[in-house]
Amino acid sequence: MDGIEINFDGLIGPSHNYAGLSLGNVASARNAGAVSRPRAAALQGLAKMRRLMELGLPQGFLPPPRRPHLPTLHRLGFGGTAADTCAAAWRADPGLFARAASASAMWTANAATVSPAPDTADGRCHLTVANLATMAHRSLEAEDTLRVIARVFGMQRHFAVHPPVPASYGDEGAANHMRLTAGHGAPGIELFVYGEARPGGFPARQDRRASEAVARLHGLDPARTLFIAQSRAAIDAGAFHNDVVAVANERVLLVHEQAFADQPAVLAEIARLMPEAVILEVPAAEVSLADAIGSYLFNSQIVTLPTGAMALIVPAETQDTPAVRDWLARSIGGSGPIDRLEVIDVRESMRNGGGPACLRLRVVTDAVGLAALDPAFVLTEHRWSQLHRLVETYWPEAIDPAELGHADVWQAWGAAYDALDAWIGAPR
Ligand SMILES: NCCC[C@H](NC(=O)CCC(=O)O)C(=O)O
Repeated sequence: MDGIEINFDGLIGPSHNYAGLSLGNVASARNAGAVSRPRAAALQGLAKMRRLMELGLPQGFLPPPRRPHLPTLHRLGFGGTAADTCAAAWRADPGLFARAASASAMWTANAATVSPAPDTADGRCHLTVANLATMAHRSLEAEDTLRVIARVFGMQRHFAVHPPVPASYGDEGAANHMRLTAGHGAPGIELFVYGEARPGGFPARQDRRASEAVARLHGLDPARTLFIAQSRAAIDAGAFHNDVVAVANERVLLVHEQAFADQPAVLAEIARLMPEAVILEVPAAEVSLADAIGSYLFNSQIVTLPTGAMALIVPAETQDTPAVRDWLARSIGGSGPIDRLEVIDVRESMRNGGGPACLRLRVVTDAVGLAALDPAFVLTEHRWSQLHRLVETYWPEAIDPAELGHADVWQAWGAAYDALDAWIGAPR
């Protein structure tokens, strides 16, 4: 199969704010209460999408679901009109309202886990929507995500879409999943990374049983599937997802030395299953876990360019951290497997703990599968410009989380969703 990767970035929603909702996510906690800039945030995300398009890569987007999530507020006993519901929820419990208002669906690496066709028993690309059950604000995403994923990947000859696994087993999607392969279109090995929390430590969000269920649902070959425990040191340092300490593309694995519980055994097993794998292990002596997590070095995108060269798309924060900047200067280009560096600015998302890799869901398909995607969610230059204009027109400039529940704040979001829906066409 002629494998082609397309990234679906989450369009950052108009309700983007800093409510400090994610325990174990140090950036989210540090910026709690700060004033956010939704318009700038969404434009930063669009600029990243544009950069990948300029590099010659296909690019899609997933729209922000409507917030606040009224069905949740209704289930919690707030009723009446939308205005009554929001006013009552905000009055009763601002923290609860903030959970219903979060724009966290922007981080589409947590939308689903994807197994490309060459790895699955029935030869289709399988997607399982993540339940995101561990964090209250993120658990609200699954319903809308399932709907939009089912629409984008509706062609069942090429794609199989699975609903989330039961919420008793936390699943955070592709952020805890990696694939190594000789080339996108060749069979690969799939690596599922799960967490086991330390009593009193930060929560582990990916349950091993959820990962095992996803592998079963996708029809993966057990001999080519690894289940890997995340190291507790990484979780406790703030690596709430594996994609904060490791990233893979084709035959390349970039990983921090302290990512996994039994790292030597994992790396040996990878080398056994895939001798051509190139493992770039970053020693803690060169980049500490704290620097890795502070800069989001590993929350980068590694992409294969049309020329076959690889680029590493890193957040600007990597350039502010001397140990990380120096490691990049030494390691990218030259004789290494990654040929060039692209530094991008997604600072608004970063302040909530979401880097370049968090903002995208990667899907490997082929030319026929690509043509089968719903074109409403695939970007061309023209559609990108239209989306850009829409964001400039409708997204609010700033949000103070202390004013989240004020009617004029969330009513402005409604106008933005309406404009976006009208542009996408048909209800989603
Ligand atoms: N993959 C990156 C996910 C970041 C996300 N942050 C948040 O939800 C922060 C939201 C807030 O605090 O308002 C999370 O922790 O799941």
